[in-house]
Amino acid sequence: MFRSIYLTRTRFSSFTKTLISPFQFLSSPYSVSSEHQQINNDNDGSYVAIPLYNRDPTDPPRLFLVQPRLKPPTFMQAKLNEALCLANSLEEQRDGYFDTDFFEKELPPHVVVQNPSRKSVKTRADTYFGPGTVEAIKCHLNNAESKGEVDAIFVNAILSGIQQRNLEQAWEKPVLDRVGLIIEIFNAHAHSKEAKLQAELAALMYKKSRLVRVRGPDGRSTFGAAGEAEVVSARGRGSGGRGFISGAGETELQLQRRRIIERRRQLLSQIEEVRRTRALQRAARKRHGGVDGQGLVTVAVVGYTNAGKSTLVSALSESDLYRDARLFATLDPRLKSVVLPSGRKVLLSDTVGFISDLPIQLVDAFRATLEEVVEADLLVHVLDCTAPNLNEHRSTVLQVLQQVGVSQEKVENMIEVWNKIDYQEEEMGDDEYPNGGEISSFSGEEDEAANLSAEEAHTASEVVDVQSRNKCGVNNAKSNDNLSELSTADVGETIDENQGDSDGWLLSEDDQDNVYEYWTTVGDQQSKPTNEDRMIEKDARSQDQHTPDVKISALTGVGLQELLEIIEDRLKAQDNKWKASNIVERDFFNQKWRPPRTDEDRVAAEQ
Ligand SMILES: Nc1nc2c(ncn2[C@@H]2O[C@H](COP(=O)(O)OP(=O)(O)OP(=O)(O)O)[C@@H](O)[C@H]2O)c(=O)[nH]1
Ligand SMILES: [Mg+2]
Repeated sequence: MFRSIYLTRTRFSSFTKTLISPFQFLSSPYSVSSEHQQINNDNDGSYVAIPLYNRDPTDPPRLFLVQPRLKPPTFMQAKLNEALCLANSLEEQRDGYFDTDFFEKELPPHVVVQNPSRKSVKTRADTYFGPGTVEAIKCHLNNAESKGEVDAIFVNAILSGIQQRNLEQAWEKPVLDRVGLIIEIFNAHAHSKEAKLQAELAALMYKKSRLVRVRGPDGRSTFGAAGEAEVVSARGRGSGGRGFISGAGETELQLQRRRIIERRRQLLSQIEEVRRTRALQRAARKRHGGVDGQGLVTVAVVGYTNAGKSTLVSALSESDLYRDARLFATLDPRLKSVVLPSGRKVLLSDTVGFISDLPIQLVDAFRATLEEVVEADLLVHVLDCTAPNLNEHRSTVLQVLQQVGVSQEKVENMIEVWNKIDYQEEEMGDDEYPNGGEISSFSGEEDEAANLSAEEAHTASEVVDVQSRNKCGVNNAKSNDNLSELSTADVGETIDENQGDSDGWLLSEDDQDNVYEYWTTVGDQQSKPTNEDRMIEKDARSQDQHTPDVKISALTGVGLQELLEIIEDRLKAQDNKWKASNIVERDFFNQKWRPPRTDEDRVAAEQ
């Protein structure tokens, strides 16, 4: 059924070799506080640390996912699926491959909670979620932990440094937000030197924004949750500063900031080198690559992560690029030559996939790689047509293209390809999934609540309130206070969401048909839709109205010939346009300059 679509993919074999970045301390966005206790000073002044979670490639970290609620349900499911995929994608590559089959991995435990970034509720500056939600999550976390170790918590939202640190303190586990996890994945999947450099730069930029000072247990202002001493080096002492400053030394915060800035400078100069080499290679290709002195044209394949770019490039070029259902399987651009129907040879470039909610700094870190896209002669945009939030994927890709500086003309000329049309839901048995396609449930209460109607939700919320108290064994006064503060709405939201959204990977086909009805009935009963909700709904409705240039299956080969013909036509049209503009320019510029004739010259010529 439909619920199976988004995560069922063909899988590939796996191999091994450990990749350990010499700057793992800097490349891991996990909180600095715990890490900095593990830092060792290396000979060359760089820092090597034992990362927080187990970096054994055969034993990836176990994450607990916290998903803030979104509307409508299809969008929510798509985001939840993506988050589960992200959580399961964090795994070290060995020899450029992964050890385990993605679909053999168990789904991470997770909980859907009230979304504080929605207009009706306020995001808290200190903990992002309200105190009730924080406490409720802790209960679920304890429950999940009792069934197996949890290494860290992944909140599928963007948190500030302070929020992250406070949540770490509340939950007593490292917390990763969406950007942090994506960077972890970049680091784990980076294979080439170029990818490693860029992934590390992304981590540094993220980390710089996470350097926060917190109030220690004794009320002192300290750096890090464990209350480390603030002044850690004598640098700055007597270095020309005046009065108090001259003797203040360097605080941990300043020290970390300085290290990050120094390392960033080093990385930028190395990346600049990569950019220069790439630019030279591109120029050489343009000059000599083609036949009859014609430059070799590059066609860049772009798209949301997991859309099937590598599978498509492999199929068209009859090569074997690495493809995988893990998100960000490709971080290095790869060029493969393809022969078009007319016999003309072009280069196809496979590159890193995009994802929503990625800050511009992270896109910036991958600028060297993305230059292949900016400099390409033509773009092919691959979309996974089974993604329920296809429109969001499209707009994310367009936004990133704009951010990296692709011209409007190129975007307008881009070929839109809908991939994975082979997908036949009937062919996909639930037994291909862990838990038979059901989202793993770690709490009986949710299951009970899931069977309740919307009207019963209020009562159910109280049931869970009591049960979560019992289960968590919360008996100190402070926690009890928190739980009473925990508004019924907070817990109720958790239940409602489980009721509506958590019973499968995606809604069934019938649910899909009824989604708009659901939206205007159940949704209205729960809360009035905001403008944002209406826009998402409109977006979902207009999804079917958008027509691609071609529908294909990179896996079975359907539509590939048609795609090659479209590429050929677009390139021809571009060539003609270029020639036309060139002729006009040449006529204008090639006219030889002659001195204007004087009257005497004319008379002499006539005689
Ligand atoms: N059913 C089906 N699956 C496909 C098709 N194309 C790709 N896939 C699967 O989709 C998953 C992702 O494919 P990739 O080619 O790695 O996707 P990508 O866009 O390169 O992903 P990243 O490199 O991670 O951004 C793989 O498991 C593929 O087997 C298709 O046409 N049909
Ligand atoms: Mg790829």
